[in-house]
Amino acid sequence: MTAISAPNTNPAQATMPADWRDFFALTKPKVMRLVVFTALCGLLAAPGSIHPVIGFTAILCIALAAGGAGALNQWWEADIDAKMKRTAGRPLPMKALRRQDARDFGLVLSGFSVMTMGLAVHWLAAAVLAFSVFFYAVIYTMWLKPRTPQNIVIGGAAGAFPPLIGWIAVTGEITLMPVLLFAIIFMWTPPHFWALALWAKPDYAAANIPMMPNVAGEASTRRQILVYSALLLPLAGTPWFIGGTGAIYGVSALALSAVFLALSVPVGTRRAVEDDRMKPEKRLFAFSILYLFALFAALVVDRMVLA
Ligand code: HEM
Ligand SMILES: CC(C)=CCC/C(C)=C/CC/C(C)=C/COP(=O)(O)OP(=O)(O)O
Repeated sequence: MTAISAPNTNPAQATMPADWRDFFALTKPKVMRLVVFTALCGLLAAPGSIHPVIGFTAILCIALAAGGAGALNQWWEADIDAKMKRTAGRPLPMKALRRQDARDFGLVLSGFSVMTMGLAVHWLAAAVLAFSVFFYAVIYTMWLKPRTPQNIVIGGAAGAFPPLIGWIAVTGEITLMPVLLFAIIFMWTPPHFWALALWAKPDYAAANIPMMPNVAGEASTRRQILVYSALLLPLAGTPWFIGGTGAIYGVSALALSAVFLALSVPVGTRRAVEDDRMKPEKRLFAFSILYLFALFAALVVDRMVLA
């Protein structure tokens, strides 16, 4: 195993004055919308109540920590991002800001949000928040991503923590229901990402990142997408099966997961063709995002109706 080496930090990198938009882009705002939404749903679906100001603070802390983790990810991966078409326009490859400023921004955001979560909301929520930043920035970004095609299977856990943290902010404890919410996102992540990785294969090859399609090949990745999507269906229904939710969630979860599985079948069973525009893969990726938004929304609606 190779040691984790510090990235090159050349102080003369930034060629233009940075503005707030560059810092904002470091937080990966588009991806983080869904992260924050799942956290909010975890908070709203938890039993018990939380003062609205404390609840708002908890969600703000999760958003800031997730943004901080995104900045640390981009600080570490500036060289890699420069090699991939999809990421070459980010602020660091564009030299819109200095690399060490991205690192400091990420550290300050993460540190501030964890401390605020602990002081204002709950120390268990703060501890899990700190762990999720560490998991994404260190375990996933620095350690697993450059080393193993299982990187996102294990590293995907980082993105599964937010609803658990939202839940803990209300209840102060970890019980089966929030662990199930964690497990659902954990199982969802491989089909979400590998659908994209299938068409972004040349990018990852250029950056020398061992994503599943590049290492195990397309056929194996496609089969694995199908397996995770098939496992997701009963898992997503489990909160209902064990009586943790009502039928609004249960029926929505099963219907959404059936569509997810149906969209995975053409991806899982097809062979790549010449001049392939990867339509089924793009459709599955797009639906994966809608799926998680709708699933977590159903959880909250279900809880509001039952309450
Ligand atoms: C290790 C786990 C994950 C990996 C490797 C991954 C990877 C990606 C990548 C590469 C994109 C393309 C976006 C871009 O170009 O910046 C993307 C998009 C997206 N991801 Fe993920 N993702 C993961 C987990 C998650 C999680 C946990 C969530 C939310 C709960 C999420 C939500 C989204 C959303 C909302 C988009 C669409 C962003 C847009 O509108 O452009 N992802 N993901
Ligand atoms: C509270 C907290 C810390 C939440 C973190 C949420 C989290 C880990 C989300 C993961 C989503 C994400 C941006 C994956 C991108 O993978 P990548 O970095 O490999 O993608 P890239 O190639 O676009 O940089």
